[in-house]
Amino acid sequence: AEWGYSPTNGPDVWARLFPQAGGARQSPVDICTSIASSDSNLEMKKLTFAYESQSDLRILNTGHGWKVEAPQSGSRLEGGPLGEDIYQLEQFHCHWGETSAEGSEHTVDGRAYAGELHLVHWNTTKYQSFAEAAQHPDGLAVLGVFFDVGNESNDEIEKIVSTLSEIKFKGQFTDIPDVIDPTTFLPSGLGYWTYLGSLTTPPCNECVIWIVYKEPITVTEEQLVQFRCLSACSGEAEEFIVKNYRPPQPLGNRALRECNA
Ligand SMILES: NS(=O)(=O)c1ccc(CCNC(=O)Nc2ccc(Cl)cc2)cc1
Ligand SMILES: [Zn+2]
Repeated sequence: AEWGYSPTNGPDVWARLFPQAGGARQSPVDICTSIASSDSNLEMKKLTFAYESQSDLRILNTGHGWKVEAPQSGSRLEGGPLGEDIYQLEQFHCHWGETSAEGSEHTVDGRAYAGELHLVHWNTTKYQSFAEAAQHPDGLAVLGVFFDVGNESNDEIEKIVSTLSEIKFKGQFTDIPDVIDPTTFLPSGLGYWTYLGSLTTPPCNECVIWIVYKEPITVTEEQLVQFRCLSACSGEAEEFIVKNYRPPQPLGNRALRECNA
């Protein structure tokens, strides 16, 4: 049975098919700002990224949303909570909801944003592949960026939106002709929260160091509407991907740290 986001195959039943989904370090979580401990040595080891601009990146419809594959070389992330290891950009995608009142995976003091972008990186210092890294507690680092709805459309997101008509159905892919610079997805304020968690979709491996930026970026309602026109099926039958976010999971006794860059 294929997992998804409907009542019969959604987050509430994932643990039946994917045991890790019921674990103690699951993501996303509600970020309770009052318990976030500001950690001075995070400030010491500033989070640094070196993102290259790339053209002809491949975007595909995964059936759960769109995903842009990043080339093996190039974009890297290090510092902050990542210790001495270097993490390389593997892909990015985003999550959204049926309306703009919901859609983010992480919430902040119970508040959901209209969506959330995930820049997915893997630890190339310790592991030989993304798949191998996803089997280890420090294997992945995902940057989360919240979407707020506003009047200015986000030019970088528009480059993604302009390709969606070509990947309407699950399994379809195309190359994005424009040059994409992942740095442009990041907010101007670089303060973030960080904690140890998991993939937010099955198999929900507990392998992610999460870094969630405090400041949202702005997208338009029209851009979100375009996301919801993607089909979860490979053809004829049309079942739109109207939502693809997992609700917050228990933080348990995990530390939630913040860094005000
Ligand atoms: N939501 S995450 O960053 O924790 C996450 C990162 C990587 C994986 C493994 C590869 N699978 C994947 O990328 N699946 C996917 C793609 C697009 C959307 Cl919209 C939803 C799910 C799963 C979850
Ligand atoms: Zn994601």
